[in-house]
Amino acid sequence: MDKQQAQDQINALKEVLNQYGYEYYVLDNPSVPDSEYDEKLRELRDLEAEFPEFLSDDSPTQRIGGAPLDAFKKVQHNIPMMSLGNAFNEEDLRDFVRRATKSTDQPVSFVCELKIDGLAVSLTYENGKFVRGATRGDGTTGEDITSNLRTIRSIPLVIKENETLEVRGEAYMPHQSFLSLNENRLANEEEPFANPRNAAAGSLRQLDPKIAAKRNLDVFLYGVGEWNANEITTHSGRLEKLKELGFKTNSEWKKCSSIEEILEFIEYWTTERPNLSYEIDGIVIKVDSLEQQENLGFTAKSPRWAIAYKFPAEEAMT
Ligand SMILES: NC(=O)c1cnc(N)c2cc(Br)sc12
Repeated sequence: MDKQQAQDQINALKEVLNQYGYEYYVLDNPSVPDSEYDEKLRELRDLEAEFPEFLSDDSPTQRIGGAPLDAFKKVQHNIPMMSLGNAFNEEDLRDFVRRATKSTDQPVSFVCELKIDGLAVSLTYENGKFVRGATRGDGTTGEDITSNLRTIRSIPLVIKENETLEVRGEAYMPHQSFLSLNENRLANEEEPFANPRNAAAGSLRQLDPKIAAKRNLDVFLYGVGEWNANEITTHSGRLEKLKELGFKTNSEWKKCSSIEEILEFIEYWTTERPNLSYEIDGIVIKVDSLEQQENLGFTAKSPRWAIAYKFPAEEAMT
């Protein structure tokens, strides 16, 4: 095989393996058996070894980086990653809806989403390629955990358009991964993690990406930071665009146009919550119109256009 043929074959394998990975890890709907994925990955590894000049970091063979880091670099969030104000009961929710509604003479619609109990992360893409991932930190300064986030298979190394944008979401550990991790830790006489959130945070704080890679972490993306001009005018439109770009979003969101619909959504998920394969600790309610969000603005530490309804703390198991 000459160089041109090798380069073409490597590019074709990268494209088809990134598509297979998208179907398996983002859509949870693989179109080929694992054996076909593994065989093509082996073929790509061999070709990249024979022609290292064509090896690039957006290759599916490059998910688990090299040597462990000495420390995490600091990252500045140009747009702060805010925390949410909390609502604990129906009255708090009615107050939130009242405040949002009286801020405009236009009708206000809301988006309700599941509040994932994980670790907030920011992912930056330049011309469609994943270039940096960071923790929220204190909202302004986070830690560069790119090498660990690259090991999360549902985070695309290349998205479907060559957009330059920052997306935000929650990295989390699914229940099943949490149970097996703690089983292994107990078997090795190590301290088990108290809950999936601590396990996810502990995994992403590992300096060696080989350890993070073994923790079966996942991610849901639900927001954006810096995104050059685009025509989207609602939060629900953003969720749909993120999905189109190839990001893993949580499909359980719902547009609500009244407090009654919000309360109904909360009631439904209060019952359904135990059937989810991941931990949620509440419901996030946001004003859908981006223009209305802008008019509402922020308090010192959280947006006025969003609130987190927190589920009552579960009774300690006696
Ligand atoms: N869908 C969402 O907006 C969402 C889901 N899960 C979370 N833990 C958080 C946290 C913030 Br801040 S927003 C958000």
